[in-house]
Amino acid sequence: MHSIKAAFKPNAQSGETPKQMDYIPNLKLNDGNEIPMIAYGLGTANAKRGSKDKAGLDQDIVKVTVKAIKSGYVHLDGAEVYGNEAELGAAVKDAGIPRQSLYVTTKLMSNKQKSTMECMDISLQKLGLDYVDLYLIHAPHFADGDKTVLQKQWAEMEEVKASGKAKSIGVSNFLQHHIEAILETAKVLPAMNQVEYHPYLQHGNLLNFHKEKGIATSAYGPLTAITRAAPGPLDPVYKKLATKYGVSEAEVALRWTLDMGVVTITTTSKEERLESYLRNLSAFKLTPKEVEEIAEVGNQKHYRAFWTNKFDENDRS
Ligand SMILES: NC(=O)C1=CN([C@@H]2O[C@H](COP(=O)(O)OP(=O)(O)OC[C@H]3O[C@@H](n4cnc5c(N)ncnc54)[C@H](O)[C@@H]3O)[C@@H](O)[C@H]2O)C=CC1
Ligand SMILES: O=CCc1c[nH]c2ccccc12
Repeated sequence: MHSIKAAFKPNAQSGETPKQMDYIPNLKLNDGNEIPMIAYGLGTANAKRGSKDKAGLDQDIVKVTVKAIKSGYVHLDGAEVYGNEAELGAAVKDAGIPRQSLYVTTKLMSNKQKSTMECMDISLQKLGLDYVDLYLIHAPHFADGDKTVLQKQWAEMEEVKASGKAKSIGVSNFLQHHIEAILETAKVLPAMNQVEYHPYLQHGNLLNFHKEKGIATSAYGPLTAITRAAPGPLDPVYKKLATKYGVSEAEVALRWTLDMGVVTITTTSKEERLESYLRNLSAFKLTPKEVEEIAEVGNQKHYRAFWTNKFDENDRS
């Protein structure tokens, strides 16, 4: 299996190139495929903004994504609903990195008018690719609590995997009961559940459940405690650890999700942050005690940034 690792540019100040991703190894999924632990997201800061060129592309998104790829982000997290799969595909081409060295995720917004295979084909056409590495059901809410609808949707995902158009398949925003519903009839285990995950939203037993079933977790919104939910009880802890390791508080937050064994999806349009994240995240690791401290202090506050109208406000799972 081709191993995908982030490639580093030399540090602009020191000229040193980190030797390897010692602290950010790839994660092996339950289907045998490997996934890079850090992803660059095209879904929040980069969702379609509007100004398009003659070819219908938002060149700002293409450029920032090319920058991310050239900085070493090989895992790109997109979705049909972000409206920028064409920009993601253009960036993959413009970056000039071999396709097999990149890891591309996209997500299905379930659609009663089209089959999942048709949705996959449309996404692939927009991306200009003949396969994605990971295809996720974006959210379970379309099923309106009907488990047979979820099961049928999962069976269609299995067909996409069997076709080779998606190397791995998984889900996003699923709670334990949604996963249990599809496992009743699944032939293929979901490889991944992508959820909002940060110290203020640790989802009770969900990650242990994933572990028991062999399902990997990925985190979106990993900076939420610093960006959207500040001020909060973690502020002094992040500050202390940022000083100890000589990194930013955001890097402590990203290191925490990585140290929890969770694939971490972040985004920024600032080139210096993009590079600093990869450089610094590969150069330090939190101690188990520090990981625990962040988890414990984080549990003092509950905050959900995304899909707030779809989840019960008091539900921490
Ligand atoms: N499956 C799903 O339902 C969802 C998936 N996602 C995916 O996850 C990706 C990342 O999600 P986010 O919540 O945006 O990630 P995040 O928690 O890493 O936040 C990124 C935001 O924080 C800002 N930021 C970055 N570094 C910062 C710093 N050092 N200080 C202050 N602000 C900083 C950025 O400008 C950006 O707007 C999305 O682009 C998308 O691909 C996001 C939301 C939902
Ligand atoms: O996936 C993240 C949240 C989300 C759901 N729909 C959209 C549309 C555009 C950007 C982000 C999102």
